[in-house]
Amino acid sequence: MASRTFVIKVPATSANIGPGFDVVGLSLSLHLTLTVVQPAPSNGPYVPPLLRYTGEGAAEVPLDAYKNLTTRVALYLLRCHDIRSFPSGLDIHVNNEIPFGRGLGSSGAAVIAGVLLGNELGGLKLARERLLDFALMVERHPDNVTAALVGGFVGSYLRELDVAATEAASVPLSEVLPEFPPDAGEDWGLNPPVPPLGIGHYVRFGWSESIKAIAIIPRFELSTAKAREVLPLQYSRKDLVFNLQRLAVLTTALGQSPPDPELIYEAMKDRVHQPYRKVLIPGLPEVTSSITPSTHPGLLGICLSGAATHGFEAIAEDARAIFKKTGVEIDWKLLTVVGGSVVE
Ligand SMILES: Nc1ncnc2c1ncn2[C@@H]1O[C@H](COP(=O)(O)OP(=O)(O)O)[C@@H](O)[C@H]1O
Ligand SMILES: N[C@@H](CCOP(=O)(O)O)C(=O)O
Repeated sequence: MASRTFVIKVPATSANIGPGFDVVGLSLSLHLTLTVVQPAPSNGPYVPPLLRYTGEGAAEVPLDAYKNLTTRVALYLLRCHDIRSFPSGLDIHVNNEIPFGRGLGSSGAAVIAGVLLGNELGGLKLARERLLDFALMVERHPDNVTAALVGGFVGSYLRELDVAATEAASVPLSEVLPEFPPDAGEDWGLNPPVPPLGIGHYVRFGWSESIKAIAIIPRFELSTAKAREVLPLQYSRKDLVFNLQRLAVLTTALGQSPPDPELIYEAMKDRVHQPYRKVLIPGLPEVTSSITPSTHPGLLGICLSGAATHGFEAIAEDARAIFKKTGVEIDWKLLTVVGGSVVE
């Protein structure tokens, strides 16, 4: 096999879109891009992968391929297919536009980049559905990884697995992606848990081309793990029905042209995660309640992320002013909905 270069491009995502907690996701126009040079096989000594990184997170991301999330996921895929290590002399340059820990799916993108990398390096030719199974063994809610993989406005569910498959899919993450000690040698992390077939299933909804996303990005990181810790384990029937009613309307309403601001604004309300997360994001309740389609023409809806057809700057700057009163500085970006991951 001759030396080859390939590029993996994975979009950012916004998950939930208000009421669709752990269900819906949207792929957005910021990308994690890997440029990979895989040299022709040679009989020389084994050369470990060289990982270089630019862009968001460059100062904090591990550059050891056995510690970096993307390459660890790739190695997980390879080892599930009896390939023990990365090919010799691999050169991976990562350029990342997705800020870490700001609800734009940086970890989901890193995981999808990892499954696509493993698939390419191993020549595995796995179908997209199977790649999703591997991603779901790592990132266990389907909303952001599915949108990052397939692109667009996507709804997904995790299939109810039989007992054995449930056990196989629930092994601790430390067994799926072991922390490789520096002197682990070749035997560490072999025989990893292979994902059951068909864990996640999805459908793509329509998305009206006139709708853009205003991503309001606080200048502090909030890990998904922390944002999940504050959520209750049980909900009242009233709150559950509140979200189901809105989600059912929202999935179609965002595909209609022209979009109906009154319908969408109400359909983006949520009682499952945002009310509990407001303690972690000061200013959120005021932003979601005081910026409305009547105060800000063009606005369609606002959630932890927001959507509009026009009037973007006024919406974002007013959100900035409200957050500032609570001591939170923000940046904002106008993003479009883009296609899913590509390997070229
Ligand atoms: N491109 C990347 N390469 C390696 N690790 C990454 C990458 N992107 C994200 N991560 C890891 O994921 C963490 C953020 O994940 P998370 O808390 O789920 O936030 P987000 O909402 O951005 O996905 C980062 O702190 C980092 O450890
Ligand atoms: N549904 C999840 C989505 C987390 O997405 P991320 O982009 O923050 O990783 C949740 O709300 O916890």
